[in-house]
Amino acid sequence: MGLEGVEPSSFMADFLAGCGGYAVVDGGLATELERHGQDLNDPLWSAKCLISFPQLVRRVHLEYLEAGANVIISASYQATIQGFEAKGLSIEEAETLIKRSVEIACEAREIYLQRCAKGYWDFLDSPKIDRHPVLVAASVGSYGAYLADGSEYSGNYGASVTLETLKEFHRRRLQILANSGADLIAFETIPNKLEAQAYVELLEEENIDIPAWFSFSSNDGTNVVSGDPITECANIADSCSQVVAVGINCTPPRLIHGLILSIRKVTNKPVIIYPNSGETYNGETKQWEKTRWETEEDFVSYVGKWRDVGACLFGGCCRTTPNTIRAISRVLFDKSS
Ligand code: MET
Ligand SMILES: [Zn+2]
Repeated sequence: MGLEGVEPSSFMADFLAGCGGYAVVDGGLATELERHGQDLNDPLWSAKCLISFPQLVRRVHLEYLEAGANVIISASYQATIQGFEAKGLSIEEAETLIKRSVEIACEAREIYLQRCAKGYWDFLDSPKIDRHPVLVAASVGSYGAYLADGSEYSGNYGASVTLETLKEFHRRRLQILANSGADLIAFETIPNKLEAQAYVELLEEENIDIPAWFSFSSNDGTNVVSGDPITECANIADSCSQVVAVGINCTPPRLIHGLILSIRKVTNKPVIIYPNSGETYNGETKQWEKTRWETEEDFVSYVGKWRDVGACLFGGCCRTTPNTIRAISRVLFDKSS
């Protein structure tokens, strides 16, 4: 099947060509901040570091760039005006922090590209010197991620939450992120159709002039977490001309193959996938638990198969690390593989 039938926008076509045909997305941001000692057990999650330790956020972006990422995703996933206000910050301070999340990623890119220009990475074993394009994607997490009550992974917001509720919740942050210097918006871990529809309407109503990707999460391989079929969700994304890639994130690797096939039935837009490590999150203990059936080696061994059924952008989500990204980059670009 390969890339037959895939019709990228000119933005995405230019970017993918510059990267060598496929692009590498970064890995888990929160995971890596935790590995560096941060306690993110907080309603703001990774966005907490925007207040307490912004230099570390920049360092983690840089680690992913060094590992081979062509796309880095800002720390704004759970950075919301409402969430910052609940911490006692003013609206102005909240808006500054949201913008800052993108600026930090842009700074990391600047440092990385300067080092590349100086041949700083010559000693690294990865043949990426000739594929430098780097995009900064501004992350938008779901309403459920802000609620931090588990609905991020159930997609069940209850009957009182309407399309209008979601649009009003997301509107101002989206405006800020669209004017922050980001190259595109990453709508991530979308749990249901309603939220995808809200994003489409906001992109149009607010005249957002940068592209976006829509990435859903699933725990059964056929539907997104709410139970809405992935085909219906991908259809909504397909209907929006600003959407330059559609895909799946924060989903176990073993489910990805079938999901790519389903998405490709309803859209010719490039498919992006950045699964989690396959461990499962226990909401009660707030811990990730290892599963018997998936290891990092399994993840990496899937990458070629995902490419063969037409995925174009590959990265990792929660519990993946720069090592995962390095391994993905090798699978995609090692001439020997
Ligand atoms: N980009 C976000 C992160 O890695 C996605 C989180 S999915 C729950 O922190
Ligand atoms: Zn994730």
